[in-house]
Amino acid sequence: MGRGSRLDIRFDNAGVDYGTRTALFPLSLALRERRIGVIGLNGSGKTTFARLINGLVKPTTGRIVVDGFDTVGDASEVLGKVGYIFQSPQNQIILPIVRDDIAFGLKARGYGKTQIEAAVENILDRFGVSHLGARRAHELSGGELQMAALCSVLVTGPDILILDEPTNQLDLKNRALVQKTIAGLPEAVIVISHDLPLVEDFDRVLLFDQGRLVADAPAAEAIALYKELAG
Ligand SMILES: Nc1ncnc2c1ncn2[C@@H]1O[C@H](COP(=O)(O)OP(=O)(O)OP(=O)(O)O)[C@@H](O)[C@H]1O
Repeated sequence: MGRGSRLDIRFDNAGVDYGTRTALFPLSLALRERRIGVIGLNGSGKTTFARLINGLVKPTTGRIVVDGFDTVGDASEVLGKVGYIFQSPQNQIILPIVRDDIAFGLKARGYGKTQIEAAVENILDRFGVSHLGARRAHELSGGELQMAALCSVLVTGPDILILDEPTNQLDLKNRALVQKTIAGLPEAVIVISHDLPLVEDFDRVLLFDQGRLVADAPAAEAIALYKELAG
């Protein structure tokens, strides 16, 4: 699987409570589009929704199935299929040097040295960031860090990539770079964002409000509803 494959994610009456607080009211839907946006006000449940997909958050009711694998019962299969880039990518870079960090996930999967070296150089080259390979991750700019995180996550060949606010705190130039990079990805992509232009040409956009999915529509329609809701 990996590059260019299609996603098949099903929410079956899946919801999340934290004690007495409902972060996500139960919802059922199937996601098959290649570009899906997730929008809504702060605290509306977007990250909770996205983390259900890679099993990082477990549903308190219902289930989520990714390509036939249950996110709870088949957690390791799901983790292999769903790549996730967190809101602050510096927190997911584990090793100090970019090239080593990219290699880390492959080492953990038991690949040999030569294979790993080739895969790391390939992915750096794929995103035009070979010059970042020898850099220290903590010295990178926000945009460079997003690119390094993309390499570390995509090198393992997930079918689906989830990006949580990938343009947060980026300047216009890096924002454009990240947008262009996302547009060029053969992988299926789910993007959570407050940056509405980033998702405006997506196939489908989900709008959350106070833990409820309130719109599931083509981008223009969902964005218009969001503006109404926020205004
Ligand atoms: N681990 C947790 N424990 C308790 N409450 C939580 C936890 N994680 C999230 N919540 C609550 O669930 C609700 C939804 O949070 P979530 O992070 O999904 O929202 P969001 O739409 O991604 O917000 P933002 O745009 O601010 O990132 C919020 O009220 C939040 O406080």
